[in-house]
Amino acid sequence: MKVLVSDNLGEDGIRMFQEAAGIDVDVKTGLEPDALKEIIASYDALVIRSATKVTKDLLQAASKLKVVGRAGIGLDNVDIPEATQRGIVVMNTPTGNVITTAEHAIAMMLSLTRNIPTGTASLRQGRWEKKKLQGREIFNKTLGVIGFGKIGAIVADRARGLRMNVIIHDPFVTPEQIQKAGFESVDLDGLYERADYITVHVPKLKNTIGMLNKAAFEKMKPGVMIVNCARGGIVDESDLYEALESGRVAGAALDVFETEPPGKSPLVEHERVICTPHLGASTREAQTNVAVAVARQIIDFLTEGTVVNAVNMPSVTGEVLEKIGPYLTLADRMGCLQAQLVRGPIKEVVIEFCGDFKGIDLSPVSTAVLKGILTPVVKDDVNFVNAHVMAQQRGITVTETSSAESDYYVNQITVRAISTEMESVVSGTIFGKKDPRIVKIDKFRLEMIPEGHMALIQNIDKPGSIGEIGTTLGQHQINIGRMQVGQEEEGDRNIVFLTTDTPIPEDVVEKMRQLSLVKTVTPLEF
Ligand SMILES: NC(=O)c1ccc[n+]([C@@H]2O[C@H](COP(=O)([O-])OP(=O)(O)OC[C@H]3O[C@@H](n4cnc5c(N)ncnc54)[C@H](O)[C@@H]3O)[C@@H](O)[C@H]2O)c1
Ligand SMILES: O=C(O)[C@H](O)COP(=O)(O)O
Repeated sequence: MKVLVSDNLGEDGIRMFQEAAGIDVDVKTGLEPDALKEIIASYDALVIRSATKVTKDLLQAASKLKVVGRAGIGLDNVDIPEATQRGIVVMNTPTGNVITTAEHAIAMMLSLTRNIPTGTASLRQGRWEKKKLQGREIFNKTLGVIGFGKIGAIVADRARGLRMNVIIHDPFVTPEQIQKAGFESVDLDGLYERADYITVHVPKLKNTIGMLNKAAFEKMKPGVMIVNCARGGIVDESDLYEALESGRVAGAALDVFETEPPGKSPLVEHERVICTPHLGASTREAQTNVAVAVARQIIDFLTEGTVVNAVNMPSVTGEVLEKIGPYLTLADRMGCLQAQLVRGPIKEVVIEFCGDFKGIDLSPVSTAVLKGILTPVVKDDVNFVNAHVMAQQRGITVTETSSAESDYYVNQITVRAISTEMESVVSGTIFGKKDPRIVKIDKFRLEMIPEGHMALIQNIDKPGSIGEIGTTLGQHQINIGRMQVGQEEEGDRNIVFLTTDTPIPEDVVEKMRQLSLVKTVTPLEF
């Protein structure tokens, strides 16, 4: 078995590969995409961090590749659907660097508030600027933490130790859980209004890109300081620059950038900005943790077939996987749909298996539902191994039922998701041998293919209603690839599912919401 390490990996991990029986390891870092493509066909495993781009093009050339292992968390650089399509397992190491990253956020906040990098640069230039570089204490100041996951929770805890008042915003963690951890749960506007320092610890998702933008800065306390050690783009860089210039934001500490490396940018050059080159996870300890974890996972996979921390496969044999594969995809998509339909934190999930599931192990299918529900919230952190634990940590109770009867199809899976605000019911089945279909949403029957960029529209069932939707999209050059109409079992409403070639921009969604026969529009991504 041949392993290629294409990004910098801690020595302990490399040594584990070298010492593993039956495994040959090559370390070739910094390769250009074409050079990597030329050699990839001879490798069974690829070990990466964030530099190597595992694109469709690369995967097409990787004829022997069985596994991609990420020493760290983020998988933005891996085409996961393409890897899944090719049966390549994608693994990460979700916990090895969280303490280190949280410590970096605290270090950045302290360095910023006490002008440490500016002081160093000024001294090096022979200046002694005590007055200009006067800082601010953090004692008794309010820290707003956005995202109370693994890293956000550690940051909150460390800041409490520094005697800060910590307030938390995370709409997917119940206020009770935040209170149980000893913190105050607040809404986003409340956090903006009160925080002297704001640190973001959310994944980069459709709805977190540009989360800290012009509108958000305007709601913040004048003189607030911003820390981003999560992902570039969560803080809008040009809006941040303007907010620094206007004085609304007093300083910013950035470890991550919209484009990495960011090159010469006015933001990086700004005198009240301090920066590090994505060093959040770069400590000896964290790099040892993730290198050892990824090496162990890959060696076990190559030698014993054990799958740990895979984001795209459960831990089952190839034979079982062949049978349950279509149901895993269906369950994952149903969970993902529920996560996008339900308002408020989900507290309860009920999974009902109805009809004939002979020969199918249903427990990975339930796991796939939970993974689907959590993916839009925590992205690469959830996998087939930790989905149940993560759901439990978030206070989500999971119940499974099964019955031999199914009302419409040979077999059908129904997922009920109950939040603090609503209940949503989605049913699905497999058409033919492997095609997932959503066949019911609440009271609407339909046959919808859950893939790509979609929009769910509720409208009044009258002539012209579908026409006005098509016209609005056409006016904005958005092509409808597929359209499905579902009818309410009783009542005068339709639901329409559109699959579009490109995502529908927010302003077009808003225009559709204003149409006379349209009730609601929910953009969906699969
Ligand atoms: N700088 C680095 O080197 C580095 C290292 C590791 C992780 N990271 C990044 O740090 C971030 C956090 O990582 P983690 O391991 O704590 O992730 P996590 O999945 O454990 O936690 C993320 C939290 O964000 C919450 N969330 C999702 N959407 C939200 C929203 N709209 N508003 C508020 N909260 C929301 C989720 O509920 C979850 O609790 C990720 O972006 C990760 O990629 C950066
Ligand atoms: O996602 C991660 O684990 C961090 O962002 C670290 O990325 P790196 O391994 O490229 O430093």
